[in-house]
Amino acid sequence: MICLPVVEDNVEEAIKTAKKYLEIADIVEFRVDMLKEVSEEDIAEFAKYPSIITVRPEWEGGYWRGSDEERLNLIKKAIECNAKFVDIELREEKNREIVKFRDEIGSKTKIIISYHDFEKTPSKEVLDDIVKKALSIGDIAKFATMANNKEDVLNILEVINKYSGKIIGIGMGENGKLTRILGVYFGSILTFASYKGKSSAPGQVDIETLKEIWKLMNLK
Ligand SMILES: O=C1C[C@@](O)(C(=O)O)C[C@@H](O)[C@@H]1O
Repeated sequence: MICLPVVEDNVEEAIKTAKKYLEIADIVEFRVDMLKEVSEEDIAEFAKYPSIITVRPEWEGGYWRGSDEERLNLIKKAIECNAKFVDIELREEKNREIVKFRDEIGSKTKIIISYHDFEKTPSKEVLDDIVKKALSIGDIAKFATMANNKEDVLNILEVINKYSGKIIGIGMGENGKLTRILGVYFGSILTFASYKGKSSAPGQVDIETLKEIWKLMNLK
């Protein structure tokens, strides 16, 4: 699956972009933290599309400037509206509460527990512990770490392979591109791509280029 992140700063453009992206991608990610303004009604609209709803806090590399309470309420609204996925950080102390809320209301939303490191990729052992902990809380473990060398790439692909089908694993940066191309082959549920230079993280491969490579390698 290929996910295109929607990085617009207003809801009207975000929905327009999502519709355009869904003509070429399997799913979109609404980066709600990048919107100047957002309401629960907007979240209800986003949830109608095959999407990941993400409200990334500044302490995890995002742009959310509202309160924690508001942030978690928006995520809960997405869950109430049966969004396909929501993304909550492993470092979010209330992540278990959010999963409990989903279970209590019987929502169909799948919960991604995510971990980011914009400087480095931890050792394979540490990555494995992160994934294990994330899977003990939510439905899908996601990590996006800066890949600085070949060993990082190999470790990322090995951890993806070990947790195939329950993981989204990403190496960020130029060195990480191989993980964005091969990750799905090793069992990552999806990969994030860019669209005509629009991206939400370093190293995202343009979606048309990615599709060409996958076609060449019979990966899709
Ligand atoms: O966590 C991730 C992965 C990502 O950081 C990437 O490296 O493609 C892009 C983010 O938008 C998304 O929420």
